[in-house]
Amino acid sequence: LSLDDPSTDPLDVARDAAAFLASETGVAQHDVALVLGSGWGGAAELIGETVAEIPSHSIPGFSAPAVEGHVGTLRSIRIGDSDRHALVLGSRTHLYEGRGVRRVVHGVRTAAAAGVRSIILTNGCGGLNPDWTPGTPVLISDHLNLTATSPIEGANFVDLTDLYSSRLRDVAREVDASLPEGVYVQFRGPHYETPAEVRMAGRLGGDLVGMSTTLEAIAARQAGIDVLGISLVTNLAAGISATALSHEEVIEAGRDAGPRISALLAQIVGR
Ligand SMILES: Nc1nc2[nH]c(I)nc2c(=O)[nH]1
Repeated sequence: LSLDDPSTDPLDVARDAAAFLASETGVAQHDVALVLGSGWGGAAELIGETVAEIPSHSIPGFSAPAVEGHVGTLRSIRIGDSDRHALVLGSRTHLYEGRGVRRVVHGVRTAAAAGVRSIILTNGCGGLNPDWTPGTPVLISDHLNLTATSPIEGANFVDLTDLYSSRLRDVAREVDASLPEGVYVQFRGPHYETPAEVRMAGRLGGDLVGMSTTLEAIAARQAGIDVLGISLVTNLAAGISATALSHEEVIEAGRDAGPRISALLAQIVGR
C-alpha cells in the first residue's frame, strides 16, 4: 500500500497508520489531534503526560524526515488528569516539498482514523494587519486556498461552510477573549510573497499569508472532524511594514510568544 500509487485508497493507508499507532502507543482511541506549526512546539508538554512518542517515518504513509536530523514524531499525550488523549502530529509535510497532496494531509487522515473528533491546526504566518505585531496569535475564521489543488479526489463535493468551527472559536475565546480573527491565505511557496501578492491577498479579503493549513483543514472536514485553526503572526507580510523586519526580531518575537501561546493551546485542549 503506497500513497504514491494512484490505485491505493489513501484512507486505507490512514487506517493502517492508525492501527499501527494504537498498537504502538497502547491508546485505542485519541480524542483530539494537534498539528504544531512554527512557534507552537512548546505546547505538548503543557497538555499533559506523554504516554508514547513514535518516530513518524516508522508509521505507514509518513515520509522519511524531510530535513536531515529532524526526526518528526507522533506523540500520544494524556490530557491533564482526564482519560482523554491528544495526538500531537510533530511532523508536517508542506505542499512545497513536492511529495504530493496525499502526504500533506496523511497526518490529518491518520488522526481521523485514530478516532479524533476535532483537530487544532496551528502555523506560523505573515500578517497583513499592522496591529498584529509578531507574536500575536490569531484565530482562523476562514481561508483562501491559492494552491490550485485539493486533497479530495473524485466527485466528492464537500461542503466547507463553517470549516473553521465557530463553536471551537468560541471555546478558544473563553480561554482568551482578546484573540483576534482573520482569513488565512495559503500560497504554495516555498518563496515568500511579493509586496504586490500581499496587496492582492488583502484585496481578496485575506488577513494572514502562509504555506500550510488549508489543505489539511479540507481533508479534516472530509473526514468529518471539527477544525480549530490558530496562526501565530511571526512577521509582517512583505511590504506591510515600511522597514523590513530584521530576521532576529522575527525569531525573538516568535520565541517570546512561545510560553503564552503554548499555555493558550493547552488550556483550549483541556476544555
Ligand atoms: N507565505 C508565507 N508564509 C510564511 N510563514 C511565515 I513563519 N511567514 C510567512 C510569510 O510571510 N508568508
